Parts: sequence; structure tokens; C-alpha cells
Amino acid sequence: MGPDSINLLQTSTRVHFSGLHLNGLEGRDSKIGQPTTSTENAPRQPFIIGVAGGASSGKTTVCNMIIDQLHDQRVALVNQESFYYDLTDDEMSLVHEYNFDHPDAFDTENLLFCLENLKSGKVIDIPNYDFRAHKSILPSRKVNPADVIILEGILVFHDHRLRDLMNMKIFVDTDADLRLSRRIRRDTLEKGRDIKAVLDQYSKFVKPAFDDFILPTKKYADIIIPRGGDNHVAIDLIVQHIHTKLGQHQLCKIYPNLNVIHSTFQIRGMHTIIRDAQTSKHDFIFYSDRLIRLVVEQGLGHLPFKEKQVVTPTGSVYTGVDFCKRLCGISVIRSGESMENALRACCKGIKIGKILIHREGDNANISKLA
Ligand SMILES: Nc1ncnc2c1ncn2[C@@H]1O[C@H](COP(=O)(O)OP(=O)(O)O)[C@@H](O)[C@H]1O
Ligand SMILES: O=c1ccn([C@@H]2O[C@H](COP(=O)(O)O)[C@@H](O)[C@H]2O)c(=O)[nH]1
Repeated sequence: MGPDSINLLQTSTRVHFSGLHLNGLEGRDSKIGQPTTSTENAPRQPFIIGVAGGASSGKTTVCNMIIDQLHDQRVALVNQESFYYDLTDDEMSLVHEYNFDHPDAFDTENLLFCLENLKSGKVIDIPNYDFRAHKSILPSRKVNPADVIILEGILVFHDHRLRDLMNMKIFVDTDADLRLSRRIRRDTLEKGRDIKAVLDQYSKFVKPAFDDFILPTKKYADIIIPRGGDNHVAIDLIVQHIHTKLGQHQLCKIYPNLNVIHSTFQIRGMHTIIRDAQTSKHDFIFYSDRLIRLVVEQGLGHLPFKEKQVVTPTGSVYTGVDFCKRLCGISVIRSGESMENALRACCKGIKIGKILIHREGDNANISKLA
């Protein structure tokens, strides 16, 4: 662990807190949300997470739990095992002698190439590695650009170029006996291997590679999760952190008093409809009105209020707030007056004034007529 670690958990020498280590995460992912240009269309840098740990430690389980909780974000999952080199015929004939746990078993150059392309917003083709054939088969898997990219695999922290691409590094730390028992169960039941072959591979390659290559990369982790998918506290904290980083909208960096409404599938769905060239005028107006209503409701939430107590029908006192009085709306003529209906629907009896912003002649003098 680096000297700048923030410890939220124990090692033998550190404070025991909750089941999670954060090693200098804060301020690290400065690439996220950094304004490159001032427009909303500027491509947002995806948040790249690396998830490493021994075989059968629960990496996939942890990734799936994170993905489940990031429901309103676009997430791309990339497995390092998709990038195993194809075995040659000679290697196939001696497959029991092949070390699938050595860093050289992976085509790391291709993995880097794919990840860099995905990061820059391109659709990528990921090889489809077949564990029975020990080679990639067609068709490959298309992966679309995403807000969050998760790279999972036993050795994803081994190459510094991969580590450098990551905004967050997670190490799933599960006891060796549990990893072995899960591996025996998985390889015998799901992969149809016999138990002797599984144990031989484990003692010959899996365990030595864990000690020599995987465990030494634990020091690069920002977060170490003991007990993998059983550690709900750790996963909740990770998801919260990702949400915070993704929530830092580009424009908020430039305009600190800008409030960006939290996105949901509903909101993204409506944006999809109003951007679609095929959408009818009727639907465009309907969904624009719904979106505008959300903006108006959100805006009203920022107006001042004062505390107010009321007596409920059951006679108890409820301490609430009173909306501020003397509100009026100003509608800008020629902007389509698009927010008027929503404002009237939200604020009973509100008075709405009109303002015309009018350009006179070619000298760009702007006068306001109310
Ligand atoms: N917390 C857990 N409790 C019980 N079984 C688990 C747990 N986490 C993972 N497993 C099982 O262990 C096996 C390996 O888990 P997986 O998440 O695929 O690990 P990895 O991706 O590290 O190989 C799978 O069969 C999975 O269902
Ligand atoms: O053809 C293969 C390729 C890999 N393995 C083993 O898989 C694990 C890594 O996968 P996890 O999902 O992280 O468990 C690794 O230990 C390899 O030994 C294989 O047996 N055959």
C-alpha cells in the first residue's frame, strides 16, 4: 500500500474500520469531469475501474453487484480472460503443461489497444475466448462506449500501462482455501474437468502464480475488499464513489451555481425521444413538456421558504415549511414561452409577466420591452 493510503479497514498494522481500504483515491481521478471544452457535447471521459484478485476470489460477482447498482449508467465490462492467446497445436497437445496464470498467457497489447479505443469513445471488438477450445472463436463481442468501464481479471494490475488507465483499482481478497474450493466446484461442475486435473493445475500453476504475480499487485489497489460479494458495505461505498465522480457534470465545473438534475432512465428515455428525428410533433411537445415540468419543479425547490407548523386531522402538530409568497414568472417572448404551462401547473395562480428582448437594426443594440 502506498504511503498516501486512506485506511477504512485493517491490515495487521492498520486501524480496523469497515472492510474497505481506500488508497489515495481522492483527487486521483482528476480526469473525470475535467472540462476539456465548455459544451455539453464534449465527450465525457469514462470512469475506468480495474478489478483484480485470485482466480475464484469473487471478482465477477463483485463486478456484477457494482453493475446492478449503477443501474442508470452505461457500463461496459471487459474480462482479461477474453485476451488469452490462442494455444498452438503443440501447446494444445500438452495443455496440462500450459500456464494460464502467467502474465505472458495474455495478449496485453491487444487489451490495451481495445481499452484505449473504448476510453476514447469507439466501439470495440473483444475476442471471444473459448475455455474448452483454448482459443478465440467467432463472432467476437462488440462493446459500446460507456460511462463506466470495468476491467476484470487475475492480472489486470500487472502491466503499469493498464494500471495507468484506471481511475479506481479494486482487489478482491478472499482466503486461499475458499478460492480453491470454489475453483474445484466450478471447474468440475461447470467446465467438466476431473478433480485430479484441477488440483494438479492448482498446485503447479495457479498457486505459484498467485504468490508470484497476483498477490504482489495488491499494493496497487485503492480498495481491498475482503470476502468479495459478501461485503455489501464495501460495494455500496464503491458505487457511491462512482456516482459522485460521474455526477460531477462538465458544466458544473465552469458554472458553480449550476444544478444538474440527477439522471434516471425516465429522463434519459425522454431525451432519447425528443432527440429522435422520427419523433412526431405531438410526442415532441408531450415529452418536452414533461422534461420542462421537471426543470420547473427542481427550480422551485431552490426558492426560499420558512418554517410552518400545521395541525393534522388527527390533532398532532406537523412542522413543515411554507413556500415563499409573492412569486411571479417572467416569460421571454419569442422563446416559445415553453415554460409557462409548467409554471402555471406548479404554482397555483402565479402571475406571469412578459419580456421581449428585441434587437434594433444591425448595430446589435438590445432593448427590453416589458
Ligand atoms: N460470496 C460468495 N458466496 C458464495 N459463492 C460465491 C461467492 N462469490 C463467488 N461465489 C462463487 O464462486 C465462484 C467464483 O466466483 P466468481 O465471482 O466467478 O470469481 P472470479 O471472477 O474471481 O473467478 C462462482 O461459482 C461463484 O458463484
Ligand atoms: O483456458 C483456460 C484459461 C484460463 N483458465 C484459468 O482461469 C483462471 C482465471 O479465471 P477466473 O475467472 O479469474 O477464475 C486462471 O486461474 C486460469 O488458470 C483455465 O483453466 N483454462
